[in-house]
Amino acid sequence: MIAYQTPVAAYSPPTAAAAPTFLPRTALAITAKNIGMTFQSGAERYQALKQVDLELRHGEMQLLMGPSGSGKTTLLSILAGIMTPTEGSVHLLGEEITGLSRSKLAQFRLQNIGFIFQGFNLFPALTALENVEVALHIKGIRKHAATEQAHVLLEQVGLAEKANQLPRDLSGGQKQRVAIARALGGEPKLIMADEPTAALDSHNGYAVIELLHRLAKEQNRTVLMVTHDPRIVDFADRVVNLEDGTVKEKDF
Ligand SMILES: Nc1ncnc2c1ncn2[C@@H]1O[C@H](COP(=O)(O)OP(=O)(O)OP(=O)(O)O)[C@@H](O)[C@H]1O
Repeated sequence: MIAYQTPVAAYSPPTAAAAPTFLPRTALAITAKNIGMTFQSGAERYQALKQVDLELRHGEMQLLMGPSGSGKTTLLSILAGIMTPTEGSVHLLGEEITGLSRSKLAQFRLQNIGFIFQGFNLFPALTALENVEVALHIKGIRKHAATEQAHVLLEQVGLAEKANQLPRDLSGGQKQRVAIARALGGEPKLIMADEPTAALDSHNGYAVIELLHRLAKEQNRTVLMVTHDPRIVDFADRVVNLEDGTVKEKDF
């Protein structure tokens, strides 16, 4: 049950063409209301985000786009509970995460969010299978169960036959698919990705986008992604464009 009270209809209109949304609260996987983020370093203050509102339904794929420095990664970090905003509230899966203690947040992230990064972040000395297994171990899944699940996850991303390869023997797209398999360990409902296709050529980038889209639509996972990649727009349910820390337009 999402507790925040401000009606969705209070949003400023996104674009002339876009219809206002009146989503039932129970359908929302992510809600961010009036997010502000001011960084302070000594006497210097920098407002990276101002009055950002955003919401995603379960099974939606949403993009955060905008020029460099517009606040995309900061917003993703706040929505993932990695960074605490200086203003506003974030609800994930019906729970308000702003205000949770550090350890509760870490636990929430571990149980509910799969992360995917531009640079894959695989352990170079571990095979594809072992890379996925390690993530499962961290989530409390051990030994034989972890090995079995890692095989299933690699199969899901189309890499069953690469289970025993080291990252150096995989293409960029295959590495990213291992990273996606790893992110899916423990069945998180939310997937958050920071420029997952930036390091990939067009063929591999397309395969990764298609996979993430399939995970949203077939497995009802909610995918939020920072990207500069225009190829992804056609796959997305919504695009939020940030400019100077504010939402410039939303496509529905
Ligand atoms: N820890 C920090 N301290 C001070 N300023 C920061 C900090 N983190 C981010 N910023 C500033 O906030 C603004 C937004 O940064 P952010 O990384 O969110 O942008 P971005 O849209 O993701 O950019 P890019 O597309 O280049 O990755 C930038 O001006 C950045 O310099």
